[in-house]
Amino acid sequence: MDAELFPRGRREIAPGAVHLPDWLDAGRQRHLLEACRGWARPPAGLRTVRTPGGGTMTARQVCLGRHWYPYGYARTVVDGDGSPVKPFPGRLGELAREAVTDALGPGAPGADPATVYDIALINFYDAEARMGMHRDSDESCDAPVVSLSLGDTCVFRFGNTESRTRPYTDVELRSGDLFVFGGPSRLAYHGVPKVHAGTAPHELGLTGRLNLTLRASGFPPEPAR
Ligand SMILES: O=C(O)CCC(=O)C(=O)O
Ligand SMILES: [Fe+2]
Repeated sequence: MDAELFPRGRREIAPGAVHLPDWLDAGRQRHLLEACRGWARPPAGLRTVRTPGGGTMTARQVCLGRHWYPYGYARTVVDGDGSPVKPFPGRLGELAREAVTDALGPGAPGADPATVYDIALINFYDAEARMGMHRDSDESCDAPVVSLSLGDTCVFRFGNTESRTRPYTDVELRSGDLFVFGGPSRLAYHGVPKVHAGTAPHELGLTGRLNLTLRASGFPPEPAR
């Protein structure tokens, strides 16, 4: 670990938006990385997302629970290999509620078992990948979004609900960090303007950055299949 003059502590970036550094210990990061590697394999594995304007997103993505594509959700990889999306594991739902409890308190919406976290987006960034300013607005539920980072450090830009532009705050997200945004910040614009290549902890064994975004859809439950 590099020398650090100031300790990184809990920080409220905007009302309802909280950064908790080092939330996942090394063992939990390793387990999550192993699971992500499994989810990234085909079918319904890691893919390049095409945007309606004809461009492509530079971060590659795999989804669990529901398949996100610009701009909606489906049960199958409608813009890829057509396979059913992989199921959302219950333990990710528990992890999301634990995250909301730690970030916003046990009474916060999303911390209670009545909130069903059922979607994960897993983004993989190489050194050149970025994510433009956007809102997570394709859900029918206002439970907080839970974001977990693994591997390389990035600059996470957290803005306002009105526009993609200033005011915003740049936050450094490192491997193991948690970021939760809900309440008045649930629909704030955010993005990843920069990944710092080669900054992942060596012992993790990941080249690049992985982000897990856990969301509650508010959609009717999946029929059994
Ligand atoms: O990679 C990140 O930290 C952000 C990902 C994100 O905003 C998203 O998937 O909607
Ligand atoms: Fe997002």
